[in-house]
Amino acid sequence: MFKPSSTVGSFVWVKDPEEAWLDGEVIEVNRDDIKVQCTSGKTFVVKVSDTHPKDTEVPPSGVTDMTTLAYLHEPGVLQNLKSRYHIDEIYTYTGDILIAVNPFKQLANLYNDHMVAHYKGAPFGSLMPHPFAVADAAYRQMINEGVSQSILVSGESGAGKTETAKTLMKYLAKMGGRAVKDLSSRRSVEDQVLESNPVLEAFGNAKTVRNNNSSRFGKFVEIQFDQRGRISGAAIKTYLLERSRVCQVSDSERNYHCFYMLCAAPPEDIRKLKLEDPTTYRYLNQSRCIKLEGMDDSKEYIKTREAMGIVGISLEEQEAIFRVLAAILHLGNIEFTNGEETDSSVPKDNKSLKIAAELFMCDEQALEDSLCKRVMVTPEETISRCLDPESAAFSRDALAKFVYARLFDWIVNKINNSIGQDPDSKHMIGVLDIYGFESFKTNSFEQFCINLTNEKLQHHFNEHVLKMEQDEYKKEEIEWNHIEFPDNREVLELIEKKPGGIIALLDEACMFPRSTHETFSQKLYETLKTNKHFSKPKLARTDFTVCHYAGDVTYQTQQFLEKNKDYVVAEHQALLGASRCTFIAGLFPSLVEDASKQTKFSSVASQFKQQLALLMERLSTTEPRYIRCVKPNNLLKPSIFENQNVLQQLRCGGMMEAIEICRAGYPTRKHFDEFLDRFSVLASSTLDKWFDSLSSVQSLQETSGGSWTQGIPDWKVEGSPHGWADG
Ligand SMILES: Nc1ncnc2c1ncn2[C@@H]1O[C@H](COP(=O)(O)OP(=O)(O)OP(=O)(O)O)[C@@H](O)[C@H]1O
Repeated sequence: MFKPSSTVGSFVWVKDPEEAWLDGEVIEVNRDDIKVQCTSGKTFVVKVSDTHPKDTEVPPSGVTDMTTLAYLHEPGVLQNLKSRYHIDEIYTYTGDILIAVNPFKQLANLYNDHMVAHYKGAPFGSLMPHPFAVADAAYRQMINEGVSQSILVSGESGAGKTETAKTLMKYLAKMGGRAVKDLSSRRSVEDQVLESNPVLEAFGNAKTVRNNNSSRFGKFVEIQFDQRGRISGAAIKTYLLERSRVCQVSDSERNYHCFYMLCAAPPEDIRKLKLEDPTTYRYLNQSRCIKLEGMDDSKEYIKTREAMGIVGISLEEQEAIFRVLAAILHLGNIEFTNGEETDSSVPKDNKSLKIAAELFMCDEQALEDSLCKRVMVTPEETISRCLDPESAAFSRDALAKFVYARLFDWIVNKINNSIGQDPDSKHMIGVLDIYGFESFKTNSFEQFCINLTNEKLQHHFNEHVLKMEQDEYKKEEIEWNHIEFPDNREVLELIEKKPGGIIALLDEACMFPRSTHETFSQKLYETLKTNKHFSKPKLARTDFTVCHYAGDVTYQTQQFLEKNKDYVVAEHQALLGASRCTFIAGLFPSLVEDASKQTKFSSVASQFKQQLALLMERLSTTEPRYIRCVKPNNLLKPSIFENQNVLQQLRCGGMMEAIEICRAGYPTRKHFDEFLDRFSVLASSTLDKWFDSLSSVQSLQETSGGSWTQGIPDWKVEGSPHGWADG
């Protein structure tokens, strides 16, 4: 077929190692090789097959829906997003999918009440792309067709998921809120839904190198509606809180915001909780970052307390929560030294121990014992075993993480209980704000779980996009052949299969007392050596690589076993379960398991897998909508758009797959008028007598015998004049 990219004077995109793609003009053709003079000044000699044609008709400000681009390919998509980003048009559609590029600056009037009113009831696609439009479409479809909805917001850390999710919730709260608030009653459900955000952010967000306000957990908020479309309840489900951050903070990052807020609390609270400067606490001072630019911790403390009140956390409960946080900080300052017996330990000084015990409202000696000793129950006797200082420190950190995780779960439960579920609600809109695909220099258990989530969501996404395409063809009565689409089922099997998948092998290893990460890795290599999505990196002894849909990720297994064991140390449980503070004791209801068991193994990965299965099941009962957030640069600054970086995210977000699916079908969609504008020249003499555009197009197709496809790369007529497919 004739390709314009192989003629002198045509415009093309060529690959560039720095900029990803550069545009230019073909200045020489030599069989398959062409010489391209790029706009940037560079000259390339490349194979025709390595280029993409450039659509010279795209306006400089880009198009609002990328499926209207004449060429739906990587450089076209990238260029379109970039030109829009530079004029502060941060939202773009690809069909029903909204792509949101983080502006890293406040854009005036983009989310105000006027905009809410503007988008209310407007047909999807009739206004500029916006999360309000997505929320509105979901709300309308729920009301009109009685179908529950979900909006899945994804993207890498700092891409803007949480901000987008909040924008969606704000819109839904406006749509489903009551016109006049009943001021005499407790706070409205919609207020509580919105105010749950700052509370969860205080306890579940932290500054990381990628984002100053990074959510360290995944979240699915189900907003329930009554028959009249009013919000009648909500349920928040959280996923995989990063517990290790409580005790371990990398340099330039911070612990959870709530700890710094607490240290900036009013003096009477500080005195009561015996707090000092945040730099005195080991859990905070391991990183040199204490202050966060643009965040006033003392103001945030007050705001968080207010928000806690709105979501139904009583003053006494708030006091208890902050007391637990203070206790964790003091606990972290307990250091250990060798005790009198060999391999035993004692606290170096008793000050922190004493305050921690006081705040936990438990016995000081019992706290010390729970950190420095372990009780072994055998059929014959009960033996108390001492821990060396290193193990005692490990035990201290385990206690801190355990308490924090329970506290976080308590807060989520409390919010759920006080907002309340509506048992009569027939429909809901779920907003999913969950961590995107991660691939770092070193990847541990957390990345493994996060990437499993993304594989699952990707599977869901592919199936949905495919279905959407096919529905569109049905609606338009277009003949179509089976579309081959990317399928990641095999990778999911590699991870989840029972027995023999990575999680099953990990659980097996965790149950053998003598397993190490080395034996676990060996087992993986032996069992999975023939799996084409699994490999052992050449020089590594214990790493493994999974070929994910978004690229290969090599995982370091060193801490996999430890992190997968979700055991509760019986001594910690007993200690806090006996606290004189009913709030604390309530966080640790007594274990029902066999008391003779020291610890009960439960696998984090398997629990997470189950949670994900439930989430997917829930999503499958809804009509999904997707928002892909993109982080344009790693400096977290406005006006910088890094091509390679953005492309990588589009790949990870499955956008390239979505585009591939579109390309496999009929990627180029033109209205009859647009089509005639472009091609009527091919048969102008025969067209005059036709009046309507459909007939004109049909005539054009018949008289030209498809010759109009020349001049358009890879296009062909597929039965009906409505669609054209990429060959
Ligand atoms: N629409 C927006 N307008 C202005 N600033 C934004 C917008 N979206 C995101 N930002 C900025 O980017 C920061 C990071 O966004 P956000 O916290 O939503 O990212 P995230 O994808 O949820 O990250 P993580 O996965 O780490 O939680 C925000 O704190 C805010 O400064």
